[in-house]
Amino acid sequence: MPLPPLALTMGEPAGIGAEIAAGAWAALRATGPAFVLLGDATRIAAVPVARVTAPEDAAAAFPAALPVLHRPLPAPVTPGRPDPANAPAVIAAIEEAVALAKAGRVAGVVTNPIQKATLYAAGFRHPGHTEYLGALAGTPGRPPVMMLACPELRVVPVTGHEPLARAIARLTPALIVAHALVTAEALRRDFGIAAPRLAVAGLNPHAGEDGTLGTEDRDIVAPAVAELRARGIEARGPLPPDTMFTPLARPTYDAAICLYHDQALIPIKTLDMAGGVNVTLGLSIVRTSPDHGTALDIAGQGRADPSSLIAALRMAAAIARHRSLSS
Ligand SMILES: NC(=O)C1=CN([C@@H]2O[C@H](COP(=O)(O)OP(=O)(O)OC[C@H]3O[C@@H](n4cnc5c(N)ncnc54)[C@H](O)[C@@H]3O)[C@@H](O)[C@H]2O)C=CC1
Ligand SMILES: NCC(=O)COP(=O)(O)O
Repeated sequence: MPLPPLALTMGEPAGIGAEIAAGAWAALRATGPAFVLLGDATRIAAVPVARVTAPEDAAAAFPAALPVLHRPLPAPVTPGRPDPANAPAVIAAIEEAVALAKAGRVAGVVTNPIQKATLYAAGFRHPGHTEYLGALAGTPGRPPVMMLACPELRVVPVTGHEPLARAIARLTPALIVAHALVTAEALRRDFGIAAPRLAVAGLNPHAGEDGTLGTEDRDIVAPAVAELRARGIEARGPLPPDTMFTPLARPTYDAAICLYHDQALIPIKTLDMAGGVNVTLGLSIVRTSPDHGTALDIAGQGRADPSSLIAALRMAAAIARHRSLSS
């Protein structure tokens, strides 16, 4: 059975979402995967648009035009200048895409980047997509887990969009174990890795140097690794964070469990910003996104690179195919 199309959300209208959607369509129109954009059709320039009324019409339209479920914006858009008046439409597109995925009418959700501060200003109460999607389509008892993946590396931050001091204060063995278990299960289910190998990062320089450079590695990370091993997961750590991402170290694990946002995202974005994909693990639906943000500084200039969005669309289709074959 062919998969239904993917749903691509509009993201921040003042960012590069519409440009990279057009670029992704141009790159994928002949090969797929097909996708339908939930957004304002008038924002798409330079490529033909097919306004469709249902995702079921997207596959037939896709080779000739970018299919759009037209969702007009309430306020005019100035590239590079987000307007909180458009925030409800941005959020509604995410909700609609999730509803379509839950109903099996799209194979998965791919999100264009949102301007988080603009949504917060409009009353959005979630740190980002990851937590919001956890609320909309999560699995009871399991956290939604952010993973960034490129061909050479997968990283999972255990804490996310919060001040670093608070993130460190929140670290517990249970939090690390919960994220690692969701990761291991997703690597098996969605990526076909039968026995995932996890590398758990330390927090302090040299992973604490036997407790002389900080006690968190000994008191928080090591017990988490021990529990994972007791549960049959091939986990190692705490590993010194400065050497675990080297070319020699990367092939020794399938995912790096990292303790905070930048510990995870700096290595992967440095390695492969264009090929990196953000995927949410632990959801009932498939969700990916480009690894980058709204790029307000170049919005509307025709300079945005669609590569990461293309990789996100391909990865979402691959995961959906994997799930459909194993169900
Ligand atoms: N999944 C999501 O919704 C994400 C949203 N964001 C949000 O994006 C906003 C801006 O974040 P920043 O830290 O400035 O990161 P950013 O990724 O938007 O921009 C960083 C730099 O990379 C460049 N860049 C990013 N994507 C590019 C592309 N496709 N082609 C060419 N150049 C590109 C930008 O022009 C900028 O110079 C924030 O509100 C942040 O919360 C950030 C990451 C993911
Ligand atoms: N820095 C990664 C990022 O912002 C992704 O967040 P999310 O909106 O996908 O939760």
